[in-house]
Amino acid sequence: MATGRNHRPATRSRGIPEATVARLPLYLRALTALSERSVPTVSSEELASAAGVNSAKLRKDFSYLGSYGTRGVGYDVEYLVYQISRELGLTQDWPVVIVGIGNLGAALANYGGFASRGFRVAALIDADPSMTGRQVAGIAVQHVDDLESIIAANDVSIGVITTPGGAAQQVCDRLVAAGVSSILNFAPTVLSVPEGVDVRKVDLSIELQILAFHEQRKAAEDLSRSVSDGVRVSRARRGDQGPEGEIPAVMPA
Ligand SMILES: NC(=O)c1ccc[n+]([C@@H]2O[C@H](COP(=O)([O-])OP(=O)(O)OC[C@H]3O[C@@H](n4cnc5c(N)ncnc54)[C@H](O)[C@@H]3O)[C@@H](O)[C@H]2O)c1
Repeated sequence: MATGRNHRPATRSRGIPEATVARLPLYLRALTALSERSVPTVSSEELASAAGVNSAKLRKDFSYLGSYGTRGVGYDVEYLVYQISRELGLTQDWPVVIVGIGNLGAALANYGGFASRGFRVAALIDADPSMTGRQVAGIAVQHVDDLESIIAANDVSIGVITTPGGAAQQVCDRLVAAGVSSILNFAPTVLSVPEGVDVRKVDLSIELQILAFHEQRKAAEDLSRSVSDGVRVSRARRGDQGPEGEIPAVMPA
């Protein structure tokens, strides 16, 4: 099986928009669930709803893959799984290194979902000498002093950083100098990298903040609705003729 940094996904060369690339994993997840249930075909509407995407957008996205479906039948599930996997570069093996094997790094190393999606945890690296040689997820942790030779030996092109924030930039610099060209950063640090290196930052607290924003908006809407209902009920009891559905201004609590 092909491995390593010389094998980039096809998406770049064909100029598929980044927004489409970002939705491909959503389609793939929905399609994989259909495939597991042995569903042979799916309509764009069904798939769009399963992936949480608008169906016109889905059809446009699939047109970049050269996949148009069959009128009245829909899309062939297995073929789409193959097409999207190929587009994302998942039909080949991607060796991944995780640097910083504390709570998060160990949890990621133990996550079985990477392997089934084409990502093989090739090495685990930590700066703590007491960690060296310790087995995590069946892999012996290696010392950060050997980072460069570990990257070379495993032909790694994707690095995951789960060190404390203060160490992340230095780890990133070493990974890049050793030939890693894609980084998934969990540390609370904005990394600077040279051109040609891709960084994706994962920050669960930002996701929670976005959910908090939506929760707050829903609570304000509920409050506004219940006040409006209350006004209508009391008007009806008094026999008032106020305009139907009028909603009084509500100040947030
Ligand atoms: N993005 C998120 O949503 C999210 C969620 C949780 C934690 N985090 C971040 O992930 C990181 C790890 O969190 P944790 O709870 O696993 O911390 P942890 O302290 O349990 O683990 C950090 C590990 O990194 C190692 N380390 C330190 N410096 C290093 C270096 N220079 N090279 C290699 N290894 C080094 C330490 O020895 C330790 O084993 C932190 O930066 C934390 O803020 C992010």
